[in-house]
Amino acid sequence: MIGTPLTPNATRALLLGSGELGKELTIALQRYGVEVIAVDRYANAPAQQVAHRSHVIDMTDAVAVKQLIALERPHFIIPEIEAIATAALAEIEAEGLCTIVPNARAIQLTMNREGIRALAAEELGIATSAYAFAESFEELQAAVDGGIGYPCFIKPTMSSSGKGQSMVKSAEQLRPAWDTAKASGRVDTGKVIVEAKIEFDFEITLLTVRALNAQGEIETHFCEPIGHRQEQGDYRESWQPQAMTAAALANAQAIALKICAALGGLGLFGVELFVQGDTVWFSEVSPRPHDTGMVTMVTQRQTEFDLHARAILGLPVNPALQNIGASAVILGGVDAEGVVYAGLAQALAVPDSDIRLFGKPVAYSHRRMGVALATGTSIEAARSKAVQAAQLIVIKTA
Ligand SMILES: Nc1ncnc2c1ncn2[C@@H]1O[C@H](COP(=O)(O)OP(=O)(O)OP(=O)(O)O)[C@@H](O)[C@H]1O
Ligand SMILES: NCC(=O)N[C@@H]1O[C@H](COP(=O)([O-])[O-])[C@@H](O)[C@H]1O
Ligand SMILES: [Mg+2]
Repeated sequence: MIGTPLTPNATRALLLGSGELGKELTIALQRYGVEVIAVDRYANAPAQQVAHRSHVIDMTDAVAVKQLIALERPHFIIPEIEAIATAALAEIEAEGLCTIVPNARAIQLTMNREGIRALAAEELGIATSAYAFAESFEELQAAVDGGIGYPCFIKPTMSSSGKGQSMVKSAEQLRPAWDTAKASGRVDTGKVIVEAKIEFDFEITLLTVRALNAQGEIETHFCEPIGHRQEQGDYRESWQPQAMTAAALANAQAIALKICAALGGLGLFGVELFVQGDTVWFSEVSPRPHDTGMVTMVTQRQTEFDLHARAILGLPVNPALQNIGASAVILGGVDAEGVVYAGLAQALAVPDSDIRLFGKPVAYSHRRMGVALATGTSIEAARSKAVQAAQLIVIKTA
């Protein structure tokens, strides 16, 4: 353990996962007097650099997770990454001593693509792509030949940020996609999902907040839709607000309301949706701040991190948009430890821009190491400034 406790009476939150999203959430919680304990699979993760104290454990090891929780006795446990022993969280919740954010069932359902599909498509009847699960290459082949067809997406059931994901256009690409999904997810559950490709006009994240009102009742609030561009299953740019028809927005909000109500609890959810004309399909949902939502650090008075912190703590929320803005990610570009960043002055000279370097101790070519943010009088202007600023940051080996 590194660091010292704040006060014995402070509200304690324990983050399972301490990446860039956890770092901003840590700061937001600390501003409201919460003591934050940041946990991750490696040392000096971004949130650990700002938290009151930190631990390094294998978060997929149920025994290690339970031991740590017994030691720290947090009031809130906030899962931050899609690779956690979720069954341990259900046991801890059942003991009734702390709140899993938003609740253990929501974490279990959303951390595995099988759980959230069963809830959204099968139980709630929400439109999604056609899909199937496979435990062997033969099952995968049969699912594709039996109706999913090409092009399709093959993904590990437990992963995120595009890890282990491939788009397959023809039969000969299927075996390599199976191998990638088995080898490169955050966790190998033994299963993969195959999804038919949806031909969308654009995709959005609809940040949805379940928070208490003055009467103590749960109310659902929506941020303005966030548009984004993905490459290799990971986001590269996002912007807010994404223009869409009134009918599409109403459909998107109806889906988000339904899925978040079914998941339950208090907090912010990132509902990922595909849009074509007025038609909206559900893709997946994060029961926590979303990477594409980092744009809210320049677009909203209350960022997605503030909203999550406030909702969890039972404080008032306001999801209103303040500025048009965009974000553009800064990728590692190199595989190296102890990198240095050049070009900060040039990047910050781009008007209306800002930079967040996450401080990850190791860079990989496709690892997200930072994000450029910018506001503008139009989405085009904000995007162009954010992309320009991101490109001016150069990551070098020390
Ligand atoms: N069925 C699909 N049809 C069309 N595009 C898809 C489909 N599935 C995934 N994609 C594309 O790939 C992107 C990433 O997919 P998905 O969100 O499932 O991956 P992920 O690993 O969970 O990523 P993240 O954690 O960043 O959300 C989507 O945002 C979309 O651009
Ligand atoms: N799409 C989910 C997402 O963006 N999650 C964010 O990325 C971190 C992991 O980064 P790493 O893989 O570089 O360690 C997570 O801890 C979280 O902050
Ligand atoms: Mg996604």
